[in-house]
Amino acid sequence: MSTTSMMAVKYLSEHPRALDELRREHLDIRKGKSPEEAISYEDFKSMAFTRAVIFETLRLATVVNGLLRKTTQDVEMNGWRIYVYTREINYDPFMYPDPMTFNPWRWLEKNMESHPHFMLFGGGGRMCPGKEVGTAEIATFLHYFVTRYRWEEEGKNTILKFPRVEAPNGLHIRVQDY
Ligand code: HEM
Repeated sequence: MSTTSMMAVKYLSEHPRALDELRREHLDIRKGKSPEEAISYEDFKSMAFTRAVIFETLRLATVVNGLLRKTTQDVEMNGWRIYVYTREINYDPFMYPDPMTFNPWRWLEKNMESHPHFMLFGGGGRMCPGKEVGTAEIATFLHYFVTRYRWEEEGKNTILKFPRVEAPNGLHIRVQDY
């Protein structure tokens, strides 16, 4: 959750158009509320673009390196035993054209969330039961962050993608009132 929130902040600062659209979604939600009024579950459900930003962040910078599954039978091709590394599915150009580009709009075009290749939260009977609560927590963080603050990255931040996503020295940002 913390890594995904951090990476969303990172991607948003690198993609101002996405940040503008996300901020607009949250400022629209605030329009109907008094300054200290909390957001509701209904508000969360209305955050289509925010959901897209979170999934796109998870796709490019997932902390889930693989899913532990055992096949009922070994599969061999040309003498090779096949191991499916689920993280790589996130970069499959068939599923995600121009896969290395941060493009949250791709999630709005068709319902990829119900596609069998969508494995950001696993799949089947053992799929992550925290999917919605986790998404809601990140969306809530983004709501208050983008409606109250603007920020810029400070210095050169190192982000490692492999073997797992992390910022060894943290993501340093300078925050100001919006
Ligand atoms: C960005 C947030 C999260 C991501 C990307 C994530 C991802 C995953 C993945 C990939 C699995 C393995 C599923 C499988 O084997 O098919 C999993 C399992 C699980 N997750 Fe999450 N998760 C997140 C947040 C949460 C939260 C917030 C909770 C609890 C409040 C949670 C609770 C669990 C539990 C209990 C399992 C084990 C399910 C089982 O084996 O039946 N997760 N998660």
